[in-house]
Amino acid sequence: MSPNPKISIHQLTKVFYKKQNSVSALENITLDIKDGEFVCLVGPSGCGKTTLLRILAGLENQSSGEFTIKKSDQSRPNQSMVFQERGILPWLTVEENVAFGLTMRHLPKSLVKERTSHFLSKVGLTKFAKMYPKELSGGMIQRVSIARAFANDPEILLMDEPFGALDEQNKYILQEELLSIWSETKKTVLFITHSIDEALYLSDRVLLMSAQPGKIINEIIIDLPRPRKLEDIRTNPEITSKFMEIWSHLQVEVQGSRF
Ligand SMILES: Nc1ncnc2c1ncn2[C@@H]1O[C@H](COP(=O)(O)OP(=O)(O)OP(=O)(O)O)[C@@H](O)[C@H]1O
Repeated sequence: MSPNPKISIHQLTKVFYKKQNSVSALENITLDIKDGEFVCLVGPSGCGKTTLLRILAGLENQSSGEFTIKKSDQSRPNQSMVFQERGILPWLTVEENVAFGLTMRHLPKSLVKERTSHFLSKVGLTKFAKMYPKELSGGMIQRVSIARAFANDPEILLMDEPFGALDEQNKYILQEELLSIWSETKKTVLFITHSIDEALYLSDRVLLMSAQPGKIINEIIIDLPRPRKLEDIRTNPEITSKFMEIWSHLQVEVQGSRF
């Protein structure tokens, strides 16, 4: 346990009830995440990853247990969430989407403009500021979501497979851009992925979850220096052995969840 965590989760449990049935989605999740840490959650399908993020985002109530997100500034939103899709508003332009959270908080126009154009430029979308989402590719839409999340300046960022629907090349470019913005802003990030390579490339720590009901059963520290290169993930023997460790864990859990 870290002495002064940004996110602290204590014995969090979630049971969904439907008529006579109940689904135990999360069981006794206890976890600390340090300020500025990048943590990836990896686990078999249905193990409760999205449920955990939705609880932290206040979109779902836990059945028992508690969590805290340490506030550094009362005016900041607690969190911004980035999803695989359906993240942005189709009737707003790119820049209006990025500015959305700031505008809703009635921040001074000059600040909104400055922050919006800073993050648009960070994700390479300055030229597309006046376009609407329907005129953009999938990769560009995810860039808008990322720019908006960081522009909002939340206490923490929750990312639910944000690159899951992208092709490999776009995925690599966006991962690189995400790391570059993260290293500048030092946000605390909790990131769900099914890709072991992605978890190894992005995170300081990978949390491995069990099949349903989701528990955290192991953690793997990724102490590769930053800035990282994707090639490092493929060539560093220590990282290769971490890949195998995560892979064998996933195989066991996925097999277990099929019966
Ligand atoms: N609103 C809900 N009502 C009932 N059951 C739900 C609800 N949301 C999630 N569940 C169940 O809780 C379990 C965990 O779901 P969750 O979406 O959190 O898993 P996940 O690990 O994110 O899965 P995936 O990797 O496939 O996205 C699943 O069995 C799911 O069916």
